[in-house]
Amino acid sequence: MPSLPVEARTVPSERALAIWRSADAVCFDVDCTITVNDGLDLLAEFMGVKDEVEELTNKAMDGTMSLTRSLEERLNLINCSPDDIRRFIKAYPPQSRLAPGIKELIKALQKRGVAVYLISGGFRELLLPIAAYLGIPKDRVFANRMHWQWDDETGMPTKLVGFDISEPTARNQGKPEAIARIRETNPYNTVVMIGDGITDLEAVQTSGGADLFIGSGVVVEREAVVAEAEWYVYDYRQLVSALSRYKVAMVGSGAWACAAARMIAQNTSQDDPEDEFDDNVSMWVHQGGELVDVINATHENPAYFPGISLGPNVVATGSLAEAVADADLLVFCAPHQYVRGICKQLMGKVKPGAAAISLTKGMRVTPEGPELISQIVRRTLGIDCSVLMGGNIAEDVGREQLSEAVIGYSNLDNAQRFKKLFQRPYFRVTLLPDPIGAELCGTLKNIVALGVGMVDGLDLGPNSKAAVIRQGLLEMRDFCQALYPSVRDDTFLECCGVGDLVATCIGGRNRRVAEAWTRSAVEAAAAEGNGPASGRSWAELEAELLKGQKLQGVLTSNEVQQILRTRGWEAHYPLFTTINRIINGHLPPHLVVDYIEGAKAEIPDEAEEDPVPLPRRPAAAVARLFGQLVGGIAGGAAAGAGNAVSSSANLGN
Ligand SMILES: NC(=O)C1=CN([C@@H]2O[C@H](COP(=O)(O)OP(=O)(O)OC[C@H]3O[C@@H](n4cnc5c(N)ncnc54)[C@H](O)[C@@H]3O)[C@@H](O)[C@H]2O)C=CC1
Ligand SMILES: O=C(CO)COP(=O)(O)O
Repeated sequence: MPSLPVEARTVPSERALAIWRSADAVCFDVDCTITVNDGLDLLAEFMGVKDEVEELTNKAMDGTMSLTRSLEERLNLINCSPDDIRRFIKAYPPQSRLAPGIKELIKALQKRGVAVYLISGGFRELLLPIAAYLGIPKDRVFANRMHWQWDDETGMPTKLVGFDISEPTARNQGKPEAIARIRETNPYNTVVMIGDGITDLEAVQTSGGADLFIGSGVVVEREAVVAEAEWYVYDYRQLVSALSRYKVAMVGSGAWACAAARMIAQNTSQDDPEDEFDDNVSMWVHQGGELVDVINATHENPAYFPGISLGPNVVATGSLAEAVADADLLVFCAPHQYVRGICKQLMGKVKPGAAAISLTKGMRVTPEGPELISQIVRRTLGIDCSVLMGGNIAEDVGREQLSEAVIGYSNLDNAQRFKKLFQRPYFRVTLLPDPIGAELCGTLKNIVALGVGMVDGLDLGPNSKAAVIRQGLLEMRDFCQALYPSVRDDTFLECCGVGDLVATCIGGRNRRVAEAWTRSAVEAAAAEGNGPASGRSWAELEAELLKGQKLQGVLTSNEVQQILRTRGWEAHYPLFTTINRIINGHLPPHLVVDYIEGAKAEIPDEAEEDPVPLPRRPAAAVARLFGQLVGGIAGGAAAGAGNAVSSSANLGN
């Protein structure tokens, strides 16, 4: 390799970085893990023969004497007893001479599952306490062994008489040989050697040795090593921070996507050597163009999440492929109707081994049956997909008000990593091994929230609201368990169940738009008597009230109703069925609290066969029915409330 200035070598080449990040095993020369020489020099000083031994050490280091001969001569001079070694270890305990940052580096490597070895031309007898202190098992220590003269009477070792020359570390080229032995018994793809001497550098100069040598100047700088090392470091923190970190991509940029990206960005930017995540969070912005520039310049998304900073490390892009390129962790948070299209665009573009999590609430219905959003991600991209669900109104999370969420998972490792990614002091995350239950709860509660919005639009009170919520929870549970018997009862008591249901019924967009829609429908019916009611459409109100944000409940109601209809289950889900008939204009809103009647009502055939798009105003064919039913509330809220109170006798059936 051509000689480069040291400045250049302290910045790793892409090759070196890639090897370091993919290392399965890292071998350290012991000398660069401690500040005072591991072996014989210090022991020699302890035994009073420092200068003579140091001279022999240098001869071995600069290559003017063979390692074996230098070791033999040094041991002869030192001539210690086992007792001397015990006293020596007591005088120089490992913790008193660890190199700065080495413990953190080894811990970070081990945490990633990297096997750490010590390889040394020193002696096991002196090194094992250091290995133990660094958490390295004995069988990962490669070093020389002393030979002792044994006392015939006591059976105890008494005098040092030499060393075991069969150990690879007893001779030149010993380090690559030790690595070759390690590789013989372990299927490592990538092994890195870190050291400060010429004998360490040999690890990459011989076939079967290491794939990368990193020179260490943390304790001592040797010119010959500096000149030859592909990467040279003076601070182990550089190696910790260069360790591969999980890159995160946010697929979506609406209100919840922004609040979630903000939390993630707070976690990824922590200045902590154990931080597993790359600081930057890439965020895909569907609109692209100017909004991307504004987000990157101001760190705010004025269109969907105004007034709250996302953090400088959220990096927006209009290119979906660019957003996910290199991402190890994909967070899906787009309105549910778009996720399949997004996944189709992503096919073949996602990093192998990436893991996903879906924050989206909704489902897709095909002739074959329902498909959850996480299932779409898994099927189209071939990657694991957890879900994060809970009562999480985006703006409240953005204001850092206490919120709870569960991660529903099938792969525990991925779920734990995602928990680290999301967990904040104000955002409490727990793991739940019921991913389907969690995701379906998040999806179905949007229908119930429409019902609660209707109750508000009718100016009914908390009792009626509670009754709708209770019946809604019951139908949520029955529907989940009818489709997926593995869904647990307990899931409905979690924050993804009753928690999300309550939050959305109090403060969600579905509730809000449903209230406005109901008021408009009631007013229209009052004004038009028995003629066709012409309240405002869902699409109109969605656009006006949500300003680009998307309503999920109306689509979900239609999707769920398709399942109920095709399976003949409508009578078992009277609230879901009534809400669906109301939003499609087939029944008047006040029947939301008289859902038993609503589910029994005769609906014209054309309405029953309706497909699932966003509903429009009531068709003329059903307007008569609407007019008759609505007659009771044409007088206004008081009449509506009266009607509801008498109807509430049916609740709970
Ligand atoms: N907002 C909230 O408080 C919460 C929302 N959720 C769920 O998160 C999911 C995403 O919601 P938000 O982030 O709030 O989004 P949003 O409703 O605030 O914004 C709509 C998003 O859809 C994008 N979009 C519009 N047309 C598109 C298209 N053709 N293809 C792809 N994207 C398009 C817009 O750019 C925008 O980012 C939904 O399923 C929602 O139920 C879950 C918890 C809380
Ligand atoms: O899912 C939500 C809160 O957890 C938000 O619901 P909305 O879409 O009704 O606002």
